[in-house]
Parts: sequence; structure tokens; C-alpha cells
Amino acid sequence: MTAPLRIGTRSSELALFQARQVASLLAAHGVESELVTYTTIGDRILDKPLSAIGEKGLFTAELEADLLAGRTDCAVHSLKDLPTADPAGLFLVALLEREDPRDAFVTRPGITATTLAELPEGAKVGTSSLRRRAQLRALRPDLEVCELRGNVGTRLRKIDEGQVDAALLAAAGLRRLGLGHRIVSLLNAPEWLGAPGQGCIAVQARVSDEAMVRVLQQLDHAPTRLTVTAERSLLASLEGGCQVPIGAATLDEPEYGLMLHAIIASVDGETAVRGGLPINVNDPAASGRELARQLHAAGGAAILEELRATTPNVLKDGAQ
Ligand SMILES: NCc1[nH]cc(CCC(=O)O)c1CC(=O)O
Repeated sequence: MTAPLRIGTRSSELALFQARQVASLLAAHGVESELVTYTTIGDRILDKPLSAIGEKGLFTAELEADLLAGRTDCAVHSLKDLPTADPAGLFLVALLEREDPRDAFVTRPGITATTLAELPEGAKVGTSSLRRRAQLRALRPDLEVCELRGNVGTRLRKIDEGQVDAALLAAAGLRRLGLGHRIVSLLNAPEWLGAPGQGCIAVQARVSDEAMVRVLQQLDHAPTRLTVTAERSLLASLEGGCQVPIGAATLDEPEYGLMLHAIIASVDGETAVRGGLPINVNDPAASGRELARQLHAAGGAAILEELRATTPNVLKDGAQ
């Protein structure tokens, strides 16, 4: 009997759920596996905004190091937490079928608003993502945006304790944890854009491990790979990781087919550049680069320049 395939994963509830999903897909292919769990820097530092920590791959570096060293056979990540460039020797061997990529509106008890628009003036909205903050401030400059960090469970607890009136969380994370009933409403593209790759679980492997690659690539979902490739190539072209106010989403539009939508917004929400482009299904990465070029030229460059000058760490790849 061969040894079980070792899957590296963070130890948060969401990460464990995602790793178990990979394990059960492998089991369906007759492959036995076990989980190797990690508590990462991003999980340990809970008192600072992620954008202020400013280290590369806060949630991913330790898993990647052990995978490279052969202590695990693959690692499972939320795609949106992964820097856009693969570390040398590793690549994304499988992208699982995407869950709902939208952000969800969640409220504390006593709040009757069912959408952002219905929130009373000056209400407190929690998020730790610059992308969500920027879009919030653009839509509702009167709201007070509050830092809200921690795992999904921790964030919900802080909401329920009344630290904030409402918050924005990824619908995919809530649903995976069986917390879909907490979703009051969903924020739709193209008006509101999630993180590039949001809702997609990625499996990382060593390029050199051919036998493992053959096993793991069976889990890849081609339509998901197409859309997230377009979204992440846009992000890569704009030199941003997840800690930049860049949103992206792909919509299947009857007239145009798959359309890539994106926004670059200043953190104060005062300036935003948005655009959309049909995805070339034969070269989705080229479509991502082209939309990035258009947004850059249409004022995105100035927004990113300003951001670099004020928050030097922000434009390093990171996670949120
Ligand atoms: N920021 C952490 C994170 N990374 C991935 C998800 C959700 C699951 C996914 O996007 O696949 C979340 C939670 C959230 O943003 O609310």
C-alpha cells in the first residue's frame, strides 16, 4: 500500500473544510489522503490590519516552504489569498469548481436593512479588505468603515456583539461553513466586484512531482480555470495582490459571452476606474492583461501610484 497523500492546509475552520473537500474528491478517484495543518503568520497576527503587516503571502508562505521541502505532497488554498506569481518550483495543479464569487451583506441583530443602500446614515460596516473598503466608501461615503479581522466565525461573533452594524464577507466562505443563512443579501457584479479568483479553491503542487501532478490534475475544473485566469492575469498586470483595492468578476452575458469586469479604486473611494471586456476563451490571460492596460491608462495608474506613495507595503502581493 502506498502512503496517503499529504495535504497541507491552514487550520482555520474554512481552510479545513476546503482541504477536506479536496480529500473527498481524491477519495472519489480512489486516492487516500491525510491533512497536515498549519497556523500561519496571518492567523497569528490579529491586532493589525492585513495591509499594515505588509509581508508576502501571509497565509501561504509556510505551507509553500513545506511543500517545496517535500514534507507535504500538495497544499490547498483559497485562490484569492494566493499571490499571483507562483513560487519557483510550485504551480496550481488544480482549480476546483468555483463557488459563488460574490460578497455577502451580513448584519447584527436589530438591523433591519437588507442591503448596503438601506443602512442608516453613519452606520458601522466592518471589513479588513481595502477592496471592500474602497467600494463601500464610493457607494456610501457616510458610512463608518471599521477594521474587522479574524476567521469567519470570529467576524460573525464581532458582528453579533454589536462591534459593527453590518459587514461584508465572501458568500463562498459562509456557505462552506454552513452559515449561508447569515447572508442577508448578495452584492452583484458589475456594480460591486469581489476579489479576483474569489470562491475558488486552489491545489498547489511541485512542478517536478510528475506522479502527483497526474493524480491532482484530475480535480481541475476547466471553466473555472478560464475565468479565474482572466481575473488573476488582470491583477498580476496591475502588480497587486489581494491587499489592493482591485475587484474583478466574470459574468456570462447573453450578448457578449464571458465578460471580465474590473475596478481599481482609491482607498477613500473618491476615485475609481472601471471597465469590462469580453474574454477570449482561447487566451483568457491576454484578456486580463488587456483590461488591465485599459484601466491603467484610464486613471488606474494614478490611483495605484498614490496608494504606493501613502501605504508602501500595500502593493506587495499578500492575502486577505
Ligand atoms: N479573506 C479570507 C478569505 N479567503 C477566502 C475567503 C472566502 C472563500 C473564497 O473566496 O474562496 C475568505 C473569507 C472572506 O473574505 O470573507
